[in-house]
Amino acid sequence: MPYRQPPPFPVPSPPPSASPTTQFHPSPHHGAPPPSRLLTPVAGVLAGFSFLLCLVVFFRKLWRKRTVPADAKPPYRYSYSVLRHATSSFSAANRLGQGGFGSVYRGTLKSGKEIAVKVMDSGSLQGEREFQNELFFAGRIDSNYIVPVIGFSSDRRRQRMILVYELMSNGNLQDALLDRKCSELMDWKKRFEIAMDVAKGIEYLHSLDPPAIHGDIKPSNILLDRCFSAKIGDFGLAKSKSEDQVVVVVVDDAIKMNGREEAKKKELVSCGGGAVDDNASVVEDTESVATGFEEMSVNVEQSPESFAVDAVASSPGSETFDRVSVESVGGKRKKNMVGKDGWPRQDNGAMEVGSVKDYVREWMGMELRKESPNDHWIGASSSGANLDKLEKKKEKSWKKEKRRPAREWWKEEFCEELARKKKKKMKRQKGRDKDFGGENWWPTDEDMYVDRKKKSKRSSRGGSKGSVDWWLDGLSGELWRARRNSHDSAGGEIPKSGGISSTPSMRGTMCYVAPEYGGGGDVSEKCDVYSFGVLLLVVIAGRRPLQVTASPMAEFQRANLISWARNLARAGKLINLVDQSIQSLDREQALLCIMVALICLQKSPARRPSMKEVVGMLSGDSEPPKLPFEFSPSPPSRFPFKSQKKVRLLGILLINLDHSSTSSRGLFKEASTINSTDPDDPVPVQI
Ligand SMILES: Nc1ncnc2c1ncn2[C@@H]1O[C@H](COP(=O)(O)OP(=O)(O)OP(=O)(O)O)[C@@H](O)[C@H]1O
Repeated sequence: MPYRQPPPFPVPSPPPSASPTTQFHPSPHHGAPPPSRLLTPVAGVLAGFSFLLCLVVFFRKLWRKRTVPADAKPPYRYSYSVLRHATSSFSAANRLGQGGFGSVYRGTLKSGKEIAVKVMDSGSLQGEREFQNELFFAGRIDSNYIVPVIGFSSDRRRQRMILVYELMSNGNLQDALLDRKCSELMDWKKRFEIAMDVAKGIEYLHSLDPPAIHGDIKPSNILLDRCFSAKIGDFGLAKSKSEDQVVVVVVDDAIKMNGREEAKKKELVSCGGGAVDDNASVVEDTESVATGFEEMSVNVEQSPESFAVDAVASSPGSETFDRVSVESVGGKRKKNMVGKDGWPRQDNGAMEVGSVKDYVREWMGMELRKESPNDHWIGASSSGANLDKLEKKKEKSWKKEKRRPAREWWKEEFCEELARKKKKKMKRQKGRDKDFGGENWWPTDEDMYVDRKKKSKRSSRGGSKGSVDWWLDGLSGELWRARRNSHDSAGGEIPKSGGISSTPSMRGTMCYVAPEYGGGGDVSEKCDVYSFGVLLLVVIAGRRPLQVTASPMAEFQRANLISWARNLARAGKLINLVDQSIQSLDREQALLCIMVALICLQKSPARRPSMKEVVGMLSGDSEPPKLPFEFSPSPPSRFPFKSQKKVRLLGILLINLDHSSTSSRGLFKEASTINSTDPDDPVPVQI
């Protein structure tokens, strides 16, 4: 039987894909990928993400650089938190001072730069205006004689408006010279340098195109740096000469925060083509968004008033543009807030308006009460009841006086003058003591008149005004008293002794404001010239323009610095005006300064020199000033016959009173020409 070989055992062929390793050494991680396989994609993703991030940062920087104008300069925008941090949360210990519309704090930025931070009062129209004004002028001004505004912060929703200045470590001139009496300022050379610095600063402002008018030149607005060099600050009331429109402009952060839709609802403003550009600036130090430092350059070439409503002209499509919104461009809503002269009107009752005369009288009374609590030099003899009566009577007559129109005022003054002589005689006969009213004593017109008459024997040119006006020379205009007083007190009270010079007002500060400006006249560079004249006298005399020192009635002759200087000029004793505590005095230079001041203080703006001329005279580059004829020591008598003067005055009064078309202002002018003690007034025609 044949052997049949069994068929071969079928060997399963290995699957083509299976490797021997897999086949015989199965992996312990069976079913999961090995770590090396995981790392690769994660690394890839990370690398991609980093690359993208780098790209974003790179393009962001590149884009920023491209949009930054090469000549970008302050003011920069700061975030609120940066400023809060810099000032230790606006702590009282860091408070440098209080202005009419906000407090100023000392601060230090992360970079170590020292700053002064002014936090404007919220909700005040005038505060808003001042804020905007400061920023506008900061964009135009670049001078060593002006306090640099380096930045700002604003948040409209929270009504926050903050200005950042370079810190002037020696504070303001008023404080340093009159209160702290810094020894550095007792040197004549330093005082003269300060006067020159201020003059040059104003000259610079007037040389701009269009000229800038500061409008509030006074010692508290002159700040002193580390070396006591003077710089002009506070442009809240400044104006560009060409301004003819008034709008209220506020930097509006809300637009950015609330997105495009809301932004479109707002009116946008172009600022000289550049707009207020959030991102278009170079930061002085590289604090980034993360540090809270935002950058901004306000490229403002036009005044806020002349900002045309140029909707969407400032690239509204750009995400990063911040804007300036106009709240009222001739709109009805706020029309009534803007005066004819371009200044906003009373703001929520924050301002009081009244005549300078009333205000000064009020202040004088306070001063006198302070100086003479026991009336030791007044010779009071009245009983308490009498005093009350007298006081009430005075109050009544004052209220009446305020209501009276100007023409009635003059008529009554004239009649009073005639009556006074009679009374004087009667008083002498009775041999009565003057009744000044004890604790509530007040110098009546009559008392002042009698006193003046006595003096007029000594000085034949004492003037003929029959009231307290005789020493109110140089103080004129309407006074706007703010709710708060910058240095002296809160609540619109009368300032501390001598503090009358610091009354914030919407038209400058009393004693410093030019007569035509305070009275609602045209604003011009000559207003600054006048204010500089007062400041110059203050710097030389080392005292306030209106100041009563502890001495009797005769001291009133010197109470008004301006009229005292005029009288000294007539008497040929100008040097008496110079502060006794000045060391190393240059007499010639001091006399030159006083003469320059006097010609700046002429009532007629046209007769005042320009600031360029003032700088020329002070520096000795041009001819020294010639005082007006009226200041010569022995001018001819104005009125040969007193009675004729009165006849003429009466004639003019009657003519004017009958002439219905004559305005009270015109009448005032004409009457004052006849009845004036002011050397700047035109010399009346003699009859
Ligand atoms: N850059 C600054 N450096 C140092 N101190 C400053 C600076 N700016 C202002 N001050 C201080 O703060 C005070 C208040 O300043 P602000 O400009 O608000 O008011 P003002 O000019 O004194 O008063 P007003 O509002 O009546 O004009 C100044 O008097 C000054 O002492």
